[in-house]
Amino acid sequence: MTVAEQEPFLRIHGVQKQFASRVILEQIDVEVQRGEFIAIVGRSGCGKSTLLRMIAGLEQPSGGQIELTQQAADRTIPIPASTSTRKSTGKRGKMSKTARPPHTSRPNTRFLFQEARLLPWKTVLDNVRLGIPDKSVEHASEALRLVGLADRELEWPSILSGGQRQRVALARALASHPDLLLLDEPLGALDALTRIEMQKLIERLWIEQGLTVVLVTHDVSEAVALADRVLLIEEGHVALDIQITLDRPRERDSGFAHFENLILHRLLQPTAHPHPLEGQRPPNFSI
Ligand SMILES: Nc1ncnc2c1ncn2[C@@H]1O[C@H](COP(=O)(O)OP(=O)(O)OP(=O)(O)O)[C@@H](O)[C@H]1O
Repeated sequence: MTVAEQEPFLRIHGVQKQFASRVILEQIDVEVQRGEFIAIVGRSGCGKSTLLRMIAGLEQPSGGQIELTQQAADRTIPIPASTSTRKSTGKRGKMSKTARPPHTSRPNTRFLFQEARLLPWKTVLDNVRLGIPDKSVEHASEALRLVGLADRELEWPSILSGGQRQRVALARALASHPDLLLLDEPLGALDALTRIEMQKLIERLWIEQGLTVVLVTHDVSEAVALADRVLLIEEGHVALDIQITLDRPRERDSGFAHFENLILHRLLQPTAHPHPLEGQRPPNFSI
């Protein structure tokens, strides 16, 4: 079955959201394929987190529908065409199949926030075990190994750095083998270098674990570094939906700058004057 024939994994159709009489999102229509990495950008207060919370089911839309494919992911499915330019490590779907929970009626969805939200009275390992239905020590250890913290299992969250705490939160999310990972500015509080390291980690895990990811970020450069598609929300609508057709891992070259400028131009001048390069191919364009 080709990607074009596949049912979207996530369908957001005519979604509207208002708080009291204030309309935040007027009409959002987006389809996401299984395995895609989507980034959502937009001005502060445009409704990015609200949309993510609605996808997670933490908030109800005032109108429209959000549908997730009923059957949980089969990890053996091929990578969608939109991600085929990524340089895969060949280790996709690495966590053991026997470790996966049985198929459930709703895809397993995990949410990561800007703060790691760890329990300070539990060890790193026990925090990760909280994310697993059967609290398996083995699976928690495996998840910690994936994020590079195998040697910190018995430590307390308070002695970890901010980046390490986010790694633990990521391990806790991954330990239950999610189909869909929702990231709400998870790197927003980190310094620039740690942020880039975490971006690389998230990209690697996305490839290896066959995840579908929706990331909300203020950082256009982060969106271009990570996403297959960047959605820009403006005045309650998706004003831009751009396919980032750059090879992975992404170099911060002229092609990268092309996409960054395209998105920044629109963010800074929201009244829809198209960027002079909009629709043109970036210098190192590839399919
Ligand atoms: N529970 C709520 N009750 C009332 N208003 C809310 C509620 N949640 C969000 N809002 C409002 O909805 C708007 C969008 O909020 P949201 O957090 O989704 O924006 P955002 O784009 O994620 O912003 P930022 O980038 O600053 O995090 C804001 O004006 C916010 O005050």
